[in-house]
Amino acid sequence: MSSDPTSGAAITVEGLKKVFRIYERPRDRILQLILPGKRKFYREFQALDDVSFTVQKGQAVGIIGRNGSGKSTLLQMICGILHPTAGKVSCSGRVAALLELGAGFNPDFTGRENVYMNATLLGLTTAAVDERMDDILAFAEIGDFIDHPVKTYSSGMFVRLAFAVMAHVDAEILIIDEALAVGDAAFGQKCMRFLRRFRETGTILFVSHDTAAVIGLCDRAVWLDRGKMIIEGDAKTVCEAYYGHLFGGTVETPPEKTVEAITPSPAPEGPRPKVRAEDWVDGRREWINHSSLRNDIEVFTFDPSGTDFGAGGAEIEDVRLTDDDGHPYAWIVGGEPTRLRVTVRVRDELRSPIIGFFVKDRLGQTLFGDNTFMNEKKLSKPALPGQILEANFRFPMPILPPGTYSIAVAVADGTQTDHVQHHWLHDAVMVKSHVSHATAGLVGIPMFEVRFECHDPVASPSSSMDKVGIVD
Ligand SMILES: Nc1ncnc2c1ncn2[C@@H]1O[C@H](COP(=O)(O)OP(=O)(O)OP(=O)(O)O)[C@@H](O)[C@H]1O
Repeated sequence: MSSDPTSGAAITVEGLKKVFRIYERPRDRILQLILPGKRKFYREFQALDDVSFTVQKGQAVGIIGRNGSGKSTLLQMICGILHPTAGKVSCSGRVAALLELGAGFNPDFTGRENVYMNATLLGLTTAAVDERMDDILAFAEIGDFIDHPVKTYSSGMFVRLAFAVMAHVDAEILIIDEALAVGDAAFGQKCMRFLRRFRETGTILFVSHDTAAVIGLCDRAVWLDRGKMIIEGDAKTVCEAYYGHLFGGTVETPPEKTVEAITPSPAPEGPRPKVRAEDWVDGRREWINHSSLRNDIEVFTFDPSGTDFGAGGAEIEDVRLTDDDGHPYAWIVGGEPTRLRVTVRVRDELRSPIIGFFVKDRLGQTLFGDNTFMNEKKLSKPALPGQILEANFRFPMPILPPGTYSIAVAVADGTQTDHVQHHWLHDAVMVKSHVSHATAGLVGIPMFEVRFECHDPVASPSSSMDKVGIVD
């Protein structure tokens, strides 16, 4: 009976150790060669110390740790680029790796020649590369540069081409070192979409400093610190422990909360207080916006040429972020009321059109989004060919941690749960947050009020309360 190819270990790392020899002066290296055994002309540095873990087939595992913790050394040994001082590594399956910019590329060859060289090294025949070349070029999106020597490439172009090759060689195991961070946001999202699809069947080992990226992509994670494995386990638990450690706290793994263990709080009695959207402002807005922490968000114009799909019964013609008077924003300050206007041209009759949007971070994680389904359910108006649909969403822009974000927009026909997508446009509008007081978390939300008080335990609360700082 043959064994199931999707079960068993894809990567096994056992007792892995790497000791580098560090020579203070170049001549010490020569002295060591000519006078072996006399004395040591080097000092030893242990970059990896007794690391063991297994990646099962079909798993995505993240490797996290501070700079110099041994992540790259580990990946290089898994890929056979470095030899371990002790221990064993074994991989079962075809491996493609993105470890270092430009690695495996000949700088004097053109991009196209490098595609042939790399893809054939990874096991494709020349005929198979010929067949896939158009897809590789479409993925890389580097245009005519494909026929220029790669020594003229920017680092972003290198990543695009290297990733495109890796995505088309039928690898079973992908090993990726941070390289995604070098590309721009739209390409980073394309890579993440590819990785999410790939992980449905393949195995991924992904090194990153970015715990959000690891939690978003990986099932499990390994935390390395000064060459030692601190813990290995469920990605969220390991990343939270690592994060806690980075900020100096002691780390305890909380018991898992089950839904049954959560007691719902009773619904408040009486009518709810009315809050106008205009009141939803951060109580500290004035001084934050007059400080260097103002959340300045640059807005780029609509780009209809991004990756898209759909049945074609409607086409997204325009997407813009505007103020309340409809003037397009070039910059938004986080927390400000914002309108997102989506214009769609109807090509075939749509019985119940819905227009929606998603705001995503550079890793393609959806931060928030909404759609017109609730309105359309009430109106339930069909749209006829040639008509123009316009959806307007008005919301306070959240406070975005620095980084690049994209807005994906879609038009569909049907209900929220059962519909045909007619046009889905990734990266329709890009925005870039330059500065923010929200640096942790996916988004910051306006704090209507922040109170910080000091109570004296002996005196009565009203007389002893020392208001250290209040924002109303
Ligand atoms: N060839 C080498 N010779 C000597 N020391 C090395 C060598 N390669 C790496 N090191 C050292 O080994 C340690 C681990 O390096 P490694 O690059 O694996 O860390 P890392 O976790 O990938 O770091 P980063 O996140 O900064 O990329 C570092 O202290 C590094 O200086």
